[in-house]
Amino acid sequence: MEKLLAIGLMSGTSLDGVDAALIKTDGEGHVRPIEFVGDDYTGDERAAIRAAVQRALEMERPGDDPVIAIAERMLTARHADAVERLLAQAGTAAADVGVVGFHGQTIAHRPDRGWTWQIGDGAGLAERIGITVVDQLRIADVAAGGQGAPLLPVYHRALCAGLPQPVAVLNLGGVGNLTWIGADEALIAFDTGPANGLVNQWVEHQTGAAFDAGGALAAAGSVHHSVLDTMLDNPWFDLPAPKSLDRHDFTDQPAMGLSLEDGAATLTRFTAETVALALRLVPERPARIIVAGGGRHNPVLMRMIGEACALVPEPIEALGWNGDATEAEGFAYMAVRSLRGLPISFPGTTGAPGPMTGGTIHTPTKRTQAA
Ligand SMILES: Nc1ncnc2c1ncn2[C@@H]1O[C@H](COP(=O)(O)OP(=O)(O)OP(=O)(O)O)[C@@H](O)[C@H]1O
Ligand SMILES: CC(=O)N[C@H]1[C@@H]2OC[C@@H](O2)[C@@H](O)[C@@H]1O[C@H](C)C(=O)O
Repeated sequence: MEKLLAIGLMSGTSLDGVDAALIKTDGEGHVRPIEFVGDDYTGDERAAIRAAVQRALEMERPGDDPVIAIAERMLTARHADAVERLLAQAGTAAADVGVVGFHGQTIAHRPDRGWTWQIGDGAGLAERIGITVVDQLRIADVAAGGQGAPLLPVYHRALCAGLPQPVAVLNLGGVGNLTWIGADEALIAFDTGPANGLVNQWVEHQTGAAFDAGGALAAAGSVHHSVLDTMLDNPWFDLPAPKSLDRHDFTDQPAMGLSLEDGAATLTRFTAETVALALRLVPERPARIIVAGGGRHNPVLMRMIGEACALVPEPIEALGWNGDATEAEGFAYMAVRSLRGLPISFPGTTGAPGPMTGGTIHTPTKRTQAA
């Protein structure tokens, strides 16, 4: 299959910013990362997204809302800026890029109600950057009865090609998800629970900082086992895959009353234990657990995962990939698969009734001319 230059754009559940990655891929076994940029949101931009999330969580189903429209305009512009910065940094012309995979911002995820909601104006983005955009990658899957998430397992499998199986890839974002790759490339994937989301919320509420940098607060605190046990005593963890979460399905409420440090330690340990619980749901214990996403920068979380799982988690850099870029690169890969009609979700990853492609293609009216 021909290889394309593709850009992937991700704005994740932790609302930290826009990640943009340029890769060359055939959407199958070939992946070559070229460039990556991460642009942080300002406090005002994050507040605008939070306001949109708040509205969306109160709505029965996706619909028009002025607060959400404001956030969507801002997000689309920030994604266009990120594409321009990425192309300038790579020294690549827009005309040479085959497609952009635009995840958008999840503001609410309700597969139980038959919908998931990612905002971002794909058609507007295509016009502004002059490149074909693929967005709404989760919608077809949910409409067919799938969870609509996680979508990146097929990309994780490409990154782990050649490794002894079974092997697992763990994404530690605002929400966590695990991909298990068994013999004959079998895929099982599901969300594990909140990853950094609750600790972020805890720390931000008490200190104003966006997260527990380096796990310093957690390292200075003690785990309160009664709080931890209460949080883990949740039937959701026993549910088999497929399953997925909205960022707000869990709260830090049980930790209220603990000191800042003890709360951070307890919530961090909670995240680690959810990974151990997830490993009970896969058919065979993986030989390695490869970690992508921002949580791998937190040494306390990584240590606690090692203790809870009795398996040392390895940052995805151990395989030669950049774990900060994995999601953005993954959506570039997804866009190429979408253009080619290849499946992006599977019965074992989202509960789709069969392997399914997905995504909406927006072709700009004025395609930038190739150089
Ligand atoms: N140096 C660090 N120390 C501790 N935690 C960190 C560090 N760097 C990043 N993180 C954590 O990683 C988070 C960002 O991770 P990431 O960008 O993978 O999330 P996301 O893509 O927004 O989420 P999702 O995968 O759920 O969509 C931060 O909010 C923070 O909690
Ligand atoms: C609905 C939604 O945006 N889900 C995200 C979120 O962030 C992590 C986890 O929850 C995962 O299910 C998914 O993202 C990754 C990139 C995925 O689809 O593979």
